[in-house]
Amino acid sequence: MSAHRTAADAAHPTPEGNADRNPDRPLLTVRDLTVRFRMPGGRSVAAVTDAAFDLAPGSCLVLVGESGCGKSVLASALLGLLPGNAEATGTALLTDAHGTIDLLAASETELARSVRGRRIGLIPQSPAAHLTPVRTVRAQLEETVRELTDTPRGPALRSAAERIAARAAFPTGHLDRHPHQLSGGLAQRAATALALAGDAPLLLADEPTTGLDRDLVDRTVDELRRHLATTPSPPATPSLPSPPATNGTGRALLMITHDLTAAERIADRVAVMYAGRIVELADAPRFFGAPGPRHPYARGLLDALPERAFTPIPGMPPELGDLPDGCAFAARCDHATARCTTLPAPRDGVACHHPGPPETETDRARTA
Ligand SMILES: Nc1ncnc2c1ncn2[C@@H]1O[C@H](COP(=O)(O)OP(=O)(O)OP(=O)(O)O)[C@@H](O)[C@H]1O
Ligand code: NI
Repeated sequence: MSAHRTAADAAHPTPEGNADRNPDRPLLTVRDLTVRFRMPGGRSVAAVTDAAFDLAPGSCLVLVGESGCGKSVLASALLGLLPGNAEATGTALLTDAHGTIDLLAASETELARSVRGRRIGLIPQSPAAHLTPVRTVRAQLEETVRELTDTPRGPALRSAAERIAARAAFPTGHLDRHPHQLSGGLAQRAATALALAGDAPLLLADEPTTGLDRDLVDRTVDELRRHLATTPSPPATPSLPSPPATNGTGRALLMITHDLTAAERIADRVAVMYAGRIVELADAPRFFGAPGPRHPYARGLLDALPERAFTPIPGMPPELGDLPDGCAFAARCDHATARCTTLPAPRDGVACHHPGPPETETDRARTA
């Protein structure tokens, strides 16, 4: 057990059951994250159930899964941005230069004042909705940089805003446009620039490449990757105290995407969500390469890709308001057996009664 671990960690072992895999203390530790929406008539929608993962400094975890499986709700829960009819339980510990905070227990005041934008940057799923319609991109970017980094108004602020725009591949020539004058792709890049402005150690990116062509997808994910490789800069004003050194290389990225090609390009680890649960958590090289995914749903996602088998998964995901008691994928799974009427517990990062073959010696030893 590493010296960095806390009582909270000990009470919540990692989903892989191997607490010491990360040499650095995770920047984000999520355990038992569950979100329920209360609906009229006493019904409840099980949007996220028992999500658990770690995010190490300097690393990128990509969350994939079909539309409606709970990816955005998971991200919103971390930011305290769930609607009023939602209830989130579990823990989500963010540990950065400012200390440790449980995002699920923090007050709205604290989240608004010191977390959103400063400790967690968000690239939202609908960027147009997050841009102020009456102000130019330059004005919004300069204001955000000024607020979050204390850079005073003037040439320094102007060039800081332009540098960030360039990092998000937003053309300087378009900075004086208003949001309605932007294409979807440009609005996406403006939102990315705004999210980079606060230099937050944790970046949440919800579909950051929607509406971009392949070249720009590559540029955007490469920039996000570069963002991870650098340490957060010290405060811009020399009179302000510097935060204590962060662990590891500082930043981390949780990215949500439908684009598995982008995921493969950027991810260190992959979390596959199905019907509100993370059904597989794997290292990206072995997930996208050999031996490949172990959960039948995750295999189906990859097989559906045009450049792979191009075979869609038959059927539809279940209603989150009416989930079966057992494995939620069983109805679509051609390997399902009688055991699948019970809920599979996650084991070695896979929640399935009959996961694909383990390949490494370690795996074989573990499952023997
Ligand atoms: N305010 C709400 N009230 C009730 N249910 C909601 C609410 N917001 C989201 N949901 C439900 O939560 C589930 C998860 O939604 P979420 O937006 O997280 O999906 P997603 O995986 O991000 O999908 P997509 O890929 O389409 O963005 C959906 O079934 C959705 O209907
Ligand atoms: Ni979403």
